[in-house]
Amino acid sequence: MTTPILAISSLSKKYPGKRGTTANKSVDLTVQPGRVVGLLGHNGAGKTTLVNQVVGLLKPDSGTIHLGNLDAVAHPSRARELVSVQAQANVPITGLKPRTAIELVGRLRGGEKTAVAMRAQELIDALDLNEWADVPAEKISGGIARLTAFCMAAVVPGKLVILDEPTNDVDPVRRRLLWGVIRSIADTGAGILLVTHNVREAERAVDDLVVLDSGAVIAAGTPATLTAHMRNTLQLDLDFATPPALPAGLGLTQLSQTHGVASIPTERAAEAVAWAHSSVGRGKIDRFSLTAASLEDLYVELVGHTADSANTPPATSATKEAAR
Ligand SMILES: Nc1ncnc2c1ncn2[C@@H]1O[C@H](COP(=O)(O)OP(=O)(O)OP(=O)(O)O)[C@@H](O)[C@H]1O
Repeated sequence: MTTPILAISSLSKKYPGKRGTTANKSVDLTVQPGRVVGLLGHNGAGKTTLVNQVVGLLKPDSGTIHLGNLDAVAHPSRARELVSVQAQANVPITGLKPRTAIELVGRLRGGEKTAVAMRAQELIDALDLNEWADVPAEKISGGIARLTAFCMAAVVPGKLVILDEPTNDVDPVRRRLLWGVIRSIADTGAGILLVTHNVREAERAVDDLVVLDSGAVIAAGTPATLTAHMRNTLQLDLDFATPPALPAGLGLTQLSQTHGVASIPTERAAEAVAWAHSSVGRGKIDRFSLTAASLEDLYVELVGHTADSANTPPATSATKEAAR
């Protein structure tokens, strides 16, 4: 059996203090070579805490972290050599140009000068950044700064590459290019841990998913296995001024003041469409769409179930309200 690039077992971490949060609760997570693993969870779910323990910035209370055969908890500085990280906040590169910043990190990570320059150019080409590569950092947009930060993590990638919301602020065309580059890094045998709360994006980009909620893993598997039980379910999306009453037996999960979803068994699809169509006509809802159930629906289902937990996010509170 292949040794995982990252193997986390029973990892727990509580922040100190009287009311300190238990940010990770007995978390298990594995990243195999060549796989893109999505770590999904709402704000405060415990994702950053987990990443900080992998790179030795925080010490776990209990549990183990192995990078290949290395005990990352016992050897944090060696662990950092094996991992490259694109953090949630961009490292400031004021005074530099994107290319210089990318090459600088490549050299700091031990890359040879010519090889680093070639790899930097490869990334710049792949992400369509030539126009911005030699412009002072003060003049680049948020999206270009985000892509530059990605290139800094990818120029001499570790065996594990951790990307925290890499597509934030990036335009849709370059997002696609970015997913291509991420996949090509995995294809060289590296493992990718993609931290995100963008469920739709995760569904398209990852091989495996781990869903964290209030510090604990509430689901893990491939997007296909996680959504397999929803094959006979459709998703009714609704926009409204006031939450409508659905036909008997159907429940609305309210995602915002004016938007909600309902799971519809396939055999009730025609009835649901007729109801929605007539509701638009009567001004009860503004708009509707009926689509196949997705990972996003599963996520709402999972997180909705834990609405009573201590770290209840705003969307979950709304979910609970709507379910009443
Ligand atoms: N330094 C800290 N001291 C005390 N509590 C903290 C600290 N950092 C995080 N927390 C708490 O731990 C929990 C998990 O936070 P964490 O930052 O790991 O979540 P996250 O999933 O990364 O969230 P986000 O998506 O917003 O970055 C939250 O309840 C947070 O308030």
